Amino acid sequence: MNPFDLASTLIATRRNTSPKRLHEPGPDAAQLQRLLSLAADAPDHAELTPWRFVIVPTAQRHRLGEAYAQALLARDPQALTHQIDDAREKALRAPLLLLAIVRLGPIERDGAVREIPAAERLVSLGAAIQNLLLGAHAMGYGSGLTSGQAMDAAPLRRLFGLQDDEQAVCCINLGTARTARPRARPRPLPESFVSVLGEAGASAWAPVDTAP
Ligand SMILES: Cc1cc2nc3c(=O)[nH]c(=O)nc-3n(C[C@H](O)[C@H](O)[C@H](O)COP(=O)(O)O)c2cc1C
Repeated sequence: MNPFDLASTLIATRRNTSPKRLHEPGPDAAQLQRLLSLAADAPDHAELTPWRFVIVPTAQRHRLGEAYAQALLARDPQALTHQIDDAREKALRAPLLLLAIVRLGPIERDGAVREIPAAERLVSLGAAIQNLLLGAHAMGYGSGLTSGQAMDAAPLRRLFGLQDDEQAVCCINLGTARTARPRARPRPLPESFVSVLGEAGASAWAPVDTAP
């Protein structure tokens, strides 16, 4: 297969898999290192590495579960026991789990503080995550991203020692998807998200500037 067809197949066949459907085995230590190297291949304006990943080993998952439970109780003190149990259980599902964190504050490089905008840093993290997901998919693993209000909650921030300028973005869950793959979701057509400057025919939500 030529490189474009190979890349297209890999990209088009990746699917988000719920952590409930991710079973053992997950990537081993050597495979994880290779996946993290792919994350490092992401574009990164000014080469700041404005993101990091924290692996949450099985023996530490109960601490993440507790942070989820505490975050739920902080925003809903009336939460029912089964809801709290569900929140805890979310941390226990996938064989491999990493938290993705972006750094939004000033970063010093070569004696100068680099003020790369937050949006660009998030683009870099998104690219790093996608590289990792595609690598895991190529290795035959399923993957799913999870986030939610707990990402920004004090118990989770404390657990991961987040600095004031850091934000937890999502968890990356990896494992073996044993049950049927989810159906392909319809993808947006390029004309729904692309327009040409100076031409009429705006995309669905961005009016085109047709001024000469
Ligand atoms: C930053 C981020 C956070 C996400 N968090 C969740 C989540 O909490 N729960 C969930 O079901 N899916 C989550 N997703 C996955 C999306 O639901 C999924 O990518 C989307 O449904 C499209 O499916 P696909 O990835 O198979 O194309 C997240 C995706 C991103 C990019």
